[in-house]
Amino acid sequence: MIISKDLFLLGDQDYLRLPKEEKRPAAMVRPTVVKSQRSEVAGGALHCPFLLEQGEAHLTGTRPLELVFSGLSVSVASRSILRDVSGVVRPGEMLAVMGPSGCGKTTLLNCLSGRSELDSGCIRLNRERLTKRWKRRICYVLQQDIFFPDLTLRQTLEYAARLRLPESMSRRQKMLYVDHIIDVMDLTACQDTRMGDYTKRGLSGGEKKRANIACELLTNPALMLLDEPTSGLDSHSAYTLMSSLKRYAEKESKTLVVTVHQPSSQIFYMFDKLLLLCNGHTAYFGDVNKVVDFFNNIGLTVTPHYNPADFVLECVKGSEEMKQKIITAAKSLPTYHQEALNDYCALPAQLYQHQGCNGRVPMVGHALGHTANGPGCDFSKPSLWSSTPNGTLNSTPPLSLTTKCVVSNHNSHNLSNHVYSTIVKDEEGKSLWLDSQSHGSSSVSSTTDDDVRWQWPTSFWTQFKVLSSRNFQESRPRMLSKLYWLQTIGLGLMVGNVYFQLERKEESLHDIQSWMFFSTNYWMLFALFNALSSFPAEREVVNKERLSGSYRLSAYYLAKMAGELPLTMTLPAVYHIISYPLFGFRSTSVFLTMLGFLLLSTVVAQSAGFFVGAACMDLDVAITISALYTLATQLFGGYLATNIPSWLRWMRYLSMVHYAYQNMQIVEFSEGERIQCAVQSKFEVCSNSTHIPVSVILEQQGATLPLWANTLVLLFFLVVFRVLGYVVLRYFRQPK
Ligand SMILES: Nc1ncnc2c1ncn2[C@@H]1O[C@H](COP(=O)(O)OP(=O)(O)OP(=O)(O)O)[C@@H](O)[C@H]1O
Repeated sequence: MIISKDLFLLGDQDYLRLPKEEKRPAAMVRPTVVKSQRSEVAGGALHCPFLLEQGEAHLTGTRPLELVFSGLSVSVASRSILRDVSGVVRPGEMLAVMGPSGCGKTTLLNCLSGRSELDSGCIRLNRERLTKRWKRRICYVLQQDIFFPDLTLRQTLEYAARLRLPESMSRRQKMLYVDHIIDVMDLTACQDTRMGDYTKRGLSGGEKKRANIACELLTNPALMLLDEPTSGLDSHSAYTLMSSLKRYAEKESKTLVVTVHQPSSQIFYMFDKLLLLCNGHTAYFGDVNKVVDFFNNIGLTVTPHYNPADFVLECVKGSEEMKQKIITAAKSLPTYHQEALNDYCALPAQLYQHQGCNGRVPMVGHALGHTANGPGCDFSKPSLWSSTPNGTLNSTPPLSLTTKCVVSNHNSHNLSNHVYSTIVKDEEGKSLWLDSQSHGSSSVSSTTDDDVRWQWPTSFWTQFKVLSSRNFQESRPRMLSKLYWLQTIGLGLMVGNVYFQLERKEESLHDIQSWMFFSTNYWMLFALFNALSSFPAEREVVNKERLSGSYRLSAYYLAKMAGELPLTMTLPAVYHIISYPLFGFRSTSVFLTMLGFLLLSTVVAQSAGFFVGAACMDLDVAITISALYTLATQLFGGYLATNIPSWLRWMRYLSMVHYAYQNMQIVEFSEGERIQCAVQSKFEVCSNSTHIPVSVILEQQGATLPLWANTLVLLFFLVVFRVLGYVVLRYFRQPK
């Protein structure tokens, strides 16, 4: 089996270093490649590049994207951050966004990714409005590298691939793809290193940065927004990374917007366009090669051999007078066609109808580079934007959209019948994917604005399985740390010895109850407080993944419950196994039933922790609320306070500890030897009996419900808290 050099998103370019054969395990051999027959039109027709039938719209995954933004204005807390910023980036182009710190670069990327609200202005992607489904298909590499710290780089990428690559790819194919991305991003040496964070050392800053980009490259997006991808990299790494991105953009017709702080002149001239920001205003937009001329024209001359990037940054950091001069000059730039941009934004979202494409969805096959327009499509009519040699915008068709054509089988909607692209096949002849098709998070319709037709990359069941496994792997070091093991074993031994082999008599009753109350209460508190930090700790990662449309929240939520369940139960089970026999082993059935109820109470308390943790953004607030609630539940649990004033007695019905503790007593006292009365007994029943019935012991603590009813109430708590946790995440903690 052979992996084609065309197989992966980075294509057959010189920057692609295929994984060496010898490095691969025997199973990972290369699938053979079947080049699409460009002229294969049997039963079909030669179409214009952009012709796809309605039912084929899902193939538009990574059709090249022309990004247009016009008059973007944003303010935060009545402070203007962006003021009337406009620009155009076409497929194959890389736009640099530069400016002094705080000038609004990240804010602009947030707007372009749909994560920030606009005060005014418009953003169009191939003339369509930036809707929710677009947002999920834009790849946004954040400035911060947000990962699960305990997963290794390879695990991180593998989980991302299993979640974000389409179901039609087998797991083996996805793993091959991960191999390749690791190789291309030069991450092989550190693939088994954990990601790490500020508390645990892991990948270096530069490696993390590349890992961040690698995660996003997995989905082969058409539009990439990268926020300072070179920060923290040495000059050589920065150059290598940027040249890879540049070639990726060019060869794959990707649209890239990159914010950079102080690029070297080599990197600076890799960009096609520059958007220079100054206090949120446009200080320059246009061809990067023309920026020095622009400054020359307003009397600001760059010294020979001076890095032009440094020069322009210094200019926009100059005096207020100089800034005003630059901003005013930028408004009269030939590239700054505000009116035309406004026209563009005012156009309806129907695609290319004016060009004679009958409203069909545009599609570009990068691999062919066909120049012929197919029948039924007339591209002689002008589009609004294209490049002129001097980098200005004018009214000719965008080059990239006119020079590429798709040959597709008109008679079929079957994906494999489209020959617009290289099709990679493995040795069994099954298609891996079309290399110009997005592997990304969605396959969606194109022309409509409704998000209803959004489809997830993988099924609910796949998401659940992958997320459960990831959650288990990621939570295990946290939930089963060495410290916790030590604590549990130590506590089990200590408690077992304190309450060692208690006799079944009235004098020991208080101690027997103490053991039960302590054991139940301790593990409930442990689970609740551990769960508090569970959502806040992974909120950033999950928000990032939710925004990119990787999976359903419901799949994540259920997987979290399932993935953490064995971990939640392990330590209480170990404690019980150690302490119960020391305390006094009655019978195997009592031992197991008590263990079952101990675990149930622990999981119920964990649900409360999940809910409070999800509801409170601030961990301090969550801890305070939980402390108050758990102290109250202990007080009303039936052990600490037995003479509760009648007007407060109802509170015990809200106490989870109450039901859990009562169940433990029912199980413990119902089997085996009964509790013997003391000589001077405080129980009335002992005046004519030698033993105390279980019901009397329970009544003394205000317990009236039978075992099944207590269990039902505990299950009720479990369901209510878990549903409330989901509702909070779904409706009140939506990522923005
Ligand atoms: N949520 C917010 N509330 C208040 N001010 C904000 C908020 N977000 C951004 N700002 C302000 O907006 C300005 C632009 O921020 P932004 O992060 O876009 O700058 P930047 O150009 O990316 O800076 P840097 O290069 O330092 O990352 C800053 O002055 C910042 O303080």
